[in-house]
Amino acid sequence: MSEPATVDVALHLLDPELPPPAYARAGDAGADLRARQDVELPPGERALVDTGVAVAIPAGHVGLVHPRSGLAAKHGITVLNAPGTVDSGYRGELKVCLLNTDPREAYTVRRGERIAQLVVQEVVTARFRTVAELPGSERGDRGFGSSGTH
Ligand SMILES: O=c1ccn([C@H]2C[C@H](O)[C@@H](COP(=O)(O)OP(=O)(O)OP(=O)(O)O)O2)c(=O)[nH]1
Ligand SMILES: [Mg+2]
Repeated sequence: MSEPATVDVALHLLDPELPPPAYARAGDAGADLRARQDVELPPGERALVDTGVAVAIPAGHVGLVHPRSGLAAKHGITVLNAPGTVDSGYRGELKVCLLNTDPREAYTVRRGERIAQLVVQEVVTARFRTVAELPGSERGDRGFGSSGTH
């Protein structure tokens, strides 16, 4: 089996008492991000939660802030802008916009809780080029369920 691709990511710990982002298990795609503070999320409400870390994502890569499936399935907690985009030039604190989708139950995030996961991926930069007509394709302008819904 080939070795997985890796990339070095510089990490600045703004809150050194919190464990740094880490993969929970070998083979995981996302490194868990933790909440820096307690946050109460009433039903249907959102909050921007600090993580206590800043990163320098290398050029040609992006950091994607994904929800955690356990929080989603058990408590209805998701990342509102999922997946959040962390640009390679961003040097500020990583933040997670959590949304409580549960219609009845409030959820309290605790400091140190793993609230989201950061997936680092390669990206290409598009060179946008305006043209008079786009090349043809089988799909054309059909979309939004045009192939049926079952
Ligand atoms: O879940 C997220 C999403 C973004 N960011 C940070 C890193 C990213 O590089 C920056 C800007 O994000 P984005 O481009 O999604 O936001 P915007 O509303 O377009 O803001 P801007 O005008 O600053 O690009 O905010 C986070 O910390 N967490
Ligand atoms: Mg932007």
